[in-house]
Amino acid sequence: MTIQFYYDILSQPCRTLYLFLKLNNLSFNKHVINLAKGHHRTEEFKKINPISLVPFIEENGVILRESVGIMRYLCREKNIPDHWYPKDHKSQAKIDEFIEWHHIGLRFPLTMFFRVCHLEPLLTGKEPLKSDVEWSISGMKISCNVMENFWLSNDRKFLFGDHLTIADLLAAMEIEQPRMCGYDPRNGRPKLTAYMNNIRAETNPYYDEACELLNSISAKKLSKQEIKSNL
Ligand SMILES: N[C@@H](CCC(=O)N[C@@H](CS)C(=O)NCC(=O)O)C(=O)O
Repeated sequence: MTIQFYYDILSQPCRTLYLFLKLNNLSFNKHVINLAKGHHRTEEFKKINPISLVPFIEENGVILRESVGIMRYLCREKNIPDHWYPKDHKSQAKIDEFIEWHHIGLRFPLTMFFRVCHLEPLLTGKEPLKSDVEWSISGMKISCNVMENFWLSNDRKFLFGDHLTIADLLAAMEIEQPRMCGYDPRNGRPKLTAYMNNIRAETNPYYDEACELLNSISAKKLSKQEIKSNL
């Protein structure tokens, strides 16, 4: 059965899920929801997803939200290689440990930076407060340093060894996001740089496909108005 996949490729959990579906050769129909244009707030969209968030999937009458829950579900339901989310309880517990940290430890600060410095100025036309900018930059840097100095301190290819897990996709897609507003977490962080290179090499061409729009926004150093029209 084909999965119905609702997503916006500029959203971190959507890119994560896009990569996961592609890497596992799961067939899906694309339903692109442009968040910047408010497609998720339309009555039509709310009928299928009242909480107005992406990503979500529908398959065979099962509707699921939350990227982590969706990937765990697909690992149980489909013929997915074990390394993504191993059945062994201890290996799974280590992945879960990272994922629980990632929600508040990585996603929250990096998303706050993105919102404060990029999204809200675009949507409201107002410059952010200097104190908010400083707060969001400082939170983001602390979080990136925890990746560099703690999670990646053992110099493995990926977070949990030589094989990718769902945790790596979640981490990488969050770490890419601040580039859209001029901050690349790789800079000055050699372990993080090597880690991101490893993930990209292992998952291409899908990695570059997932990041294509993000890359073009980041590279062009577009004006705010131009960025808005690209969203
Ligand atoms: N925890 C959710 C996060 C979902 C989420 O926050 N989606 C954002 C895009 S990254 C969204 O749909 N935002 C729309 C809005 O806030 O109006 C997941 O991992 O799937």
